[in-house]
Amino acid sequence: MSMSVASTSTTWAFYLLCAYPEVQRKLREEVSSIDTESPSMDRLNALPYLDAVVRETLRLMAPVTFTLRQAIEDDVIPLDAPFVDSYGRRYDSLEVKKGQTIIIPILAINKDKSLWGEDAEDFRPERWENLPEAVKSIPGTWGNMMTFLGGPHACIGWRFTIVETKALLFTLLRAFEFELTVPRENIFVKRGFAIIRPQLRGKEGNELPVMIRPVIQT
Ligand code: HEM
Repeated sequence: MSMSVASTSTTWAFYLLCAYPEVQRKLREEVSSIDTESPSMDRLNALPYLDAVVRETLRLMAPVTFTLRQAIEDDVIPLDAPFVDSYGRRYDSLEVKKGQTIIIPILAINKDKSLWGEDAEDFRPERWENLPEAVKSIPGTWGNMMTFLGGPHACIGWRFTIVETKALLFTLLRAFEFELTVPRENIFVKRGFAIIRPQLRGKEGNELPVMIRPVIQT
């Protein structure tokens, strides 16, 4: 599953780069400014816009959208702020009973407006230059987000996936331009059990039709 999750996140990166051509242009400019076709991992990781695009993609299109845990004992979870349930009852902490299933809503946390601001649903790599204070308390293992979860059972493949995605974007954007061949509205986010993939309206299966042109050096 992990490799298919990694390929899904790269697919979403291309979807977003097609949907936001100005981001694609800016990223191509950055990756084309490097004087080698095979940069080291450190050099890749030092490219600020590439880093911001990968972070923003993995925030907005976290391929694993939620996960589950089961409480092994009764507990009380402290809350940052009280909440009111649908019956109007107010809670200052959350009581958990042994055996209860807890849903961890990864994507919802990644897009929560109370944490990320009113533009939380927008693809805006520039947000990573100046993060809101509130997101710094998100207990994710990487990048102030829950995409790779947190704690002792967080994803062990996150460093690999990030540098792999960066290497793919680096190589492909230097050589090619990408454009969607269908209107963006025709592509929707299809939710499997926990993984989101692109699908075309009126069609079965997963698809992201893209026109690829070689970059013409002037
Ligand atoms: C974008 C790509 C990836 C995403 C978004 C992702 C996300 C996640 C998430 C959310 C979990 C926690 C699942 C849970 O416990 O309910 C997880 C666990 C795990 N991931 Fe990934 N993953 C990715 C790629 C990879 C890769 C490439 C590898 C291996 C090379 C990998 C190996 C693992 C392993 C072994 C676990 C289980 C860790 C444990 O239970 O202790 N992942 N991943």
